[in-house]
Amino acid sequence: MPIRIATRGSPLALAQAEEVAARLRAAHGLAESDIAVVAMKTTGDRIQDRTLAEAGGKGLFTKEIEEALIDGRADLAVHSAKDVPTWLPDGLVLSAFLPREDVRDAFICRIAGSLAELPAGAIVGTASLRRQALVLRARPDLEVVTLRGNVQTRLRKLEAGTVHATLLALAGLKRLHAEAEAAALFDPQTFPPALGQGAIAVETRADDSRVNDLVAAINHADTAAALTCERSFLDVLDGSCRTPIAGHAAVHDGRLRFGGLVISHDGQTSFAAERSGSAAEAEALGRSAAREIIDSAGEAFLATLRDGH
Ligand SMILES: NCc1[nH]cc(CCC(=O)O)c1CC(=O)O
Repeated sequence: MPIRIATRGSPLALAQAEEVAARLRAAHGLAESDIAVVAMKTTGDRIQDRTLAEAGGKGLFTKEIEEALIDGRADLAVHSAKDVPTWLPDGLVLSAFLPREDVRDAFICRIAGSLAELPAGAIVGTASLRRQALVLRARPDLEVVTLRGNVQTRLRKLEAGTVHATLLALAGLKRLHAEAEAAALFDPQTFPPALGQGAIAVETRADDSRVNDLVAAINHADTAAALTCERSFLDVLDGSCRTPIAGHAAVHDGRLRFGGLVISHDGQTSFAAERSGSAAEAEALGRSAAREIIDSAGEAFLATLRDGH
């Protein structure tokens, strides 16, 4: 029986699963038919009319896929790391991360070359509370509206004139060979990405040593350390996905640098923390940055964000 990879059925998800399959084949000299990609629909794929936060949050893109893994209908799952909640079902682990793609957000627009050049009152569509808040911080004179759907759907809505501009992860555009859609790229210092953005995560059953041994060969250690830091930051801070939250860790020569941010929905109030240390301290660095933000922002302020203000 082939090794079965469970994934969502969107073109981006399929491209990511094929990348994992190709790396596994290359690492272990496997044939095409030794690995099969199994596409499935998730709750997140079915919701087209609301933000994910409104739909009830966590794990909407992963639940059905994880069930397939638990039931033994698949041997590994491939996810966009930013869609994977910090809490995993019992018995499942994130066993590998591929080398990270570019973490930056891209500005997609036919009438302006950058966010700064949009005329006052222009409509920016995005379902991400983080992107909505960061857009309003830079341009409080713009209007932000919820725009959902996979990458292709959103590009279609832009063509149709539903919105004047949208934002997408450059990583996803690149994997779809659509990076030419980007009119501009955001500076990750002033417009930080989502935790996990640009990284592909492989999830497996913790007790499946055969598959875990295979998957270990494709893990990228620096990306794994960065993701450990980012996910621990998110874990400490975010009880729900109603909080606009951003951040990015990167490892160079064994040193990890992390910057994290929590921002109000209107973009007017934000709290940031930075850490650096050895990659081995990744988890502690993320946690301590989150605690600094909790201390400076205060629980009451964070609670108002979760209530949607
Ligand atoms: N929530 C949807 C999602 N999950 C991962 C990506 C892009 C790929 C990535 O960040 O690795 C996207 C689309 C987007 O934000 O543009």
